[in-house]
Amino acid sequence: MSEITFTGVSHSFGERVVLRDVTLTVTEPRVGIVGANGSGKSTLVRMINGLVTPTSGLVTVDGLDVARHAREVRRSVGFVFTNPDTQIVMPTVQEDVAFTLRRRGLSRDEIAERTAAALDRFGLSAHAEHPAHRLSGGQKQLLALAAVLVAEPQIVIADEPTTLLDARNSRRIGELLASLEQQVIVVTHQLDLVANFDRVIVIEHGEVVADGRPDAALSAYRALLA
Ligand SMILES: Nc1ncnc2c1ncn2[C@@H]1O[C@H](COP(=O)(O)OP(=O)(O)OP(=O)(O)O)[C@@H](O)[C@H]1O
Repeated sequence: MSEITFTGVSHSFGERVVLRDVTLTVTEPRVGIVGANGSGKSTLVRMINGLVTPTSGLVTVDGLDVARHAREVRRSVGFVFTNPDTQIVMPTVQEDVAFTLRRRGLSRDEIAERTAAALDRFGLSAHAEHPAHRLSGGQKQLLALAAVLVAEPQIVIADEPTTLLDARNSRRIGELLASLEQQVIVVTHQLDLVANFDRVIVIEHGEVVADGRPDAALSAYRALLA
């Protein structure tokens, strides 16, 4: 697994302080991040692949300073956005999944093979030729995951990956995330999704307020919400 570190990380958007002096070392295979709306979860995980650069402090992935080596870090960190429309870049479902691989210079045959396997894995094979933007919200979320996972990143970050999914697909994504070989970091409001993870971090007003095994951390979070 990779080692992700946050050292004295703070972040402000204008006057608004969103993260305050966060220090964490993450090495576990499955890490959940929970917290109230606006607590700073997305901002925190976006720092892992350089989508947000901290106002102060340092974020590293396997020793690389993300702020200085964002391109290199992004090759090993796959990021699945909450809103799949943000990351659909190609006209058809198949082309969208193949896009990441084409940028990596793989052969046509290999791209076709890996794309077909990814579509199959996510139940999207029947939609391969369909316009990606016409998929349902849930199908788009599955497509976003397929397009990230097809590149086999070392770390998968998913920011609320089940928001648009029905109960069946939500369970399916939960099982899939749990079964991946990769290190997985999930931001979610669906607490059962991270209940069997190795570690859960609770963020409140930009600070880590609980951090540990899911049962203890989720109890602390439920107490905060009550
Ligand atoms: N690009 C931005 N510009 C200005 N403010 C922002 C920006 N991104 C986030 N914020 C603000 O920072 C705060 C934290 O946002 P963030 O998205 O990190 O929270 P979150 O815990 O992921 O919330 P949610 O559970 O609602 O998705 C919020 O008040 C949000 O409005």
